[in-house]
Amino acid sequence: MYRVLITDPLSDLGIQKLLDAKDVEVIRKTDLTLEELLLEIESADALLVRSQTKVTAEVLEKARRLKVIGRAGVGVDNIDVATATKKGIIVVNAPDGNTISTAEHTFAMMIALARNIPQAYRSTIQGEWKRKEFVGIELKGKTLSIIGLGRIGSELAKRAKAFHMNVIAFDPYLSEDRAKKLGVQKADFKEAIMSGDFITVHTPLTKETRHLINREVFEWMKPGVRILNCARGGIIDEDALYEAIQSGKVAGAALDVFETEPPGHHPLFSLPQVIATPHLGASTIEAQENVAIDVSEEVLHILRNEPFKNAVNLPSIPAELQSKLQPYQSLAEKLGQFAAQIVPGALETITVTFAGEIAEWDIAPLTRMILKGALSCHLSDVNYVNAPHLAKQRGIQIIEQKSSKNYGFTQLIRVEITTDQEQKSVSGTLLNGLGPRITKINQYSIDISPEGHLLFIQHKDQPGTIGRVGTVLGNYGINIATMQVGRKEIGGQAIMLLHIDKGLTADILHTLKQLDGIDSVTEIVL
Ligand SMILES: NC(=O)C1=CN([C@@H]2O[C@H](COP(=O)(O)OP(=O)(O)OC[C@H]3O[C@@H](n4cnc5c(N)ncnc54)[C@H](O)[C@@H]3O)[C@@H](O)[C@H]2O)C=CC1
Ligand SMILES: O=C(O)CCC(=O)C(=O)O
Repeated sequence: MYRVLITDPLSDLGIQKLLDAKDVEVIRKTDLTLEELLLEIESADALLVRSQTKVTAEVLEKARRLKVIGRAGVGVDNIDVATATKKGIIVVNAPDGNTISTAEHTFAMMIALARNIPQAYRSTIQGEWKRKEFVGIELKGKTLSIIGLGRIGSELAKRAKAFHMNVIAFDPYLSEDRAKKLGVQKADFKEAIMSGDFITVHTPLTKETRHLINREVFEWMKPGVRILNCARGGIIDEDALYEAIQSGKVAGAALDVFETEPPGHHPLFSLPQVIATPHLGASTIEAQENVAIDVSEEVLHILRNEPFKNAVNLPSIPAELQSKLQPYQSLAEKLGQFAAQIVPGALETITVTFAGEIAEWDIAPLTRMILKGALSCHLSDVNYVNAPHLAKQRGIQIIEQKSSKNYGFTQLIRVEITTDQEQKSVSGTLLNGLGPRITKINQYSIDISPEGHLLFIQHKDQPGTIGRVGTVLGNYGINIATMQVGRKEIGGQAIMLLHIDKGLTADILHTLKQLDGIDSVTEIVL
């Protein structure tokens, strides 16, 4: 039974799939103190949050079983993703479900800002009738500068176009083609800042975007500019904004997000030009249902080891590529496991080579599987998420290469491991109807399925060796299921690879190693 802990308010309808799942126990506890959260997280397999719960390194340290953190929304800045990655915990978000709501909220804020609606409302219900004081401006013909033309920025652009605004955008990843399709003028950052009657930010909060809108940038702006932030507090330097409003440079600001949330009695609130909402961008019935459904489904997939798509700490793989790579994943992991077990010593370099049709694809996910397989023979708690991090931490070099050489198979994966003691390689392929096969160990051709208990023996090619090995195993009651031998030349070095029905004791291994002509004996478990 998977224990799914939900610590922020999520839509009931949205989490229905989790509630209905027979293999899931849902624990809903909101407004937890840190101590309570530290206690609850210990036994959770999954954690579902919005933005209130702070999933810090301290919280993650306590998590013993946690496989996945689901963020019902976009921004994951309340989650220590780096620590989660190190611990092999997948972080998933729901990037699409609240796009429209947030774009609509930003648009509502822009109109409210243009027409002084919150200020006029407050005055009117106090019995005043100040029609002259609240004269606004039209959106038509004004320039809207969008900083960050992703999902929300793009939806906002469409709405602004419908209101006959000129839309100009800065986004380092915006292509000319996409800008054209959206009817948006692509600009550099300074140009976008200098042109806007309204400037709105829709980037994530990162090292690069922290205080992106700062004192110097306010200097570049048109006098009377109006500023919006419905993305993340911190993208705009709040002190600089305060000064720019006071100096008259900025005519108004609409803020949904703040550097510290809740912001309490923020100095900006003393300025009549500032309107604010309490991080409401995604707060609609529709968005909350959407994100809760999306994240619940993702969490269920991950808990059940099924394919998922929105991991923040894993490269995203297009569905088409995923289905092509899927049959190779097990082969890749087994080759990594196999190679790591036949080479003694500390891992230094893992070189993976892909040949044939497979070499035309993005094979990074397979390299990750090979790494996971290889490292899991040496380290505990290795998974697909943390394998590259663990390799880097230990100074293991990963070389990934594609080869056009013909190895005699439609496709081939070769894993070569170098340790501080020696180097060995293992190659494998997928054979129609037979699944994963190991086709070569070092220079020896072989054909065996990588599964179960295997015995890898390096020996001299001389009469009687196979018989002696069989006799020892027989004496100890070990059944041999299949056997493969390989040699380069008569009387030279040779290898033996046996499928055996159960594992060997140290005693049996010792006896085998003492046999005449045997160089090494390694038990491999796949
Ligand atoms: N107020 C609220 O309730 C909500 C806020 N958000 C926030 O809105 C923001 C945008 O969300 P989405 O559009 O879904 O994200 P997205 O990932 O689709 O778009 C972000 C865009 O910012 C661009 N970008 C990154 N660094 C940049 C830089 N230095 N300068 C200019 N552009 C840059 C990226 O290329 C990308 O196109 C995020 O911060 C998210 O957390 C999202 C949903 C609700
Ligand atoms: O959960 C929320 O309402 C906040 C949404 C948000 O800020 C996001 O998705 O990034």
